[in-house]
Amino acid sequence: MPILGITGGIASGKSEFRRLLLERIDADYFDADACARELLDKDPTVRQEVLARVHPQAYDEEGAPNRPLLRQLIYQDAVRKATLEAILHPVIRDRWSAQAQEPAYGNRFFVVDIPLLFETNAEKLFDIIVTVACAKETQLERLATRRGLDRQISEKIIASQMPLSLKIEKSHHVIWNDGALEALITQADLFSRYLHARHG
Ligand SMILES: CC(C)(COP(=O)(O)OP(=O)(O)OC[C@H]1O[C@@H](n2cnc3c(N)ncnc32)[C@H](O)[C@@H]1O)[C@@H](O)C(=O)NCCC(=O)NCCS
Ligand SMILES: Nc1ncnc2c1ncn2[C@@H]1O[C@H](COP(=O)(O)OP(=O)(O)OP(=O)(O)O)[C@@H](O)[C@H]1O
Repeated sequence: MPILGITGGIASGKSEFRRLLLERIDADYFDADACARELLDKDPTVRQEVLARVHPQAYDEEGAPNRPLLRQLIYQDAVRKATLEAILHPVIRDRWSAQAQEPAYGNRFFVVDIPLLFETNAEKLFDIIVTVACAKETQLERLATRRGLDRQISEKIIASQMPLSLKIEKSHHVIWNDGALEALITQADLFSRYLHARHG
């Protein structure tokens, strides 16, 4: 069954759409953000590499990653950003590619929620690519109210990602998530019906 990638800018609603879609289709899924988080939290090799190559204070005394510091560092320094990505992205890709090949997924959809799908040149690995999109002001507003991020860092994160117009151009489908949750639910309904009709 097809491998379906869900991508989009920060706070566009990828996870919300994935959750709604998974209630409507028979699929398993992989969450690239969750995988990155798990690797940073628990993987000893990643920890060692991040401390040596990204920043010596990247972890606190209890061994927990200092995410606000890492966020500040990578979005103001492209070299550090590339270094952190070089440590994490190959492991993340290996993990979801291996999971997608497991026989249990033979006749189901495999959904990958991956914010940097295009930035990591992963499009050839997907059968269907969906971009979840919204206005930049909506991203900024969600980041401020739900994540407590100030406008300056939010702007930097958005600027570091591929422009939305390009993501839309490269996608098979676009979900516009700028309105009420009901509008997203309606789109999840429609899209799941399309998937059933097209792929059984
Ligand atoms: C720098 C970190 C610690 C900041 O953590 P924070 O809790 O603020 O963000 P979180 O991980 O929840 O990501 C939220 C969103 O930020 C955006 N984002 C994350 N990493 C990146 C990146 N390298 N480049 C551009 N945008 C990114 C994505 O839209 C993502 O959905 C974290 O984002 C991280 O480890 N990033 C590197 C790993 C990565 O590239 N992850 C993306 C998925 S593969
Ligand atoms: N249509 C909507 N109406 C109201 N709130 C929404 C809507 N869509 C998403 N949200 C909320 O906005 C926030 C961001 O959504 P979500 O976590 O799904 O985005 P994301 O693209 O996965 O984010 P990230 O890039 O940070 O991983 C969440 O708190 C979510 O509940």
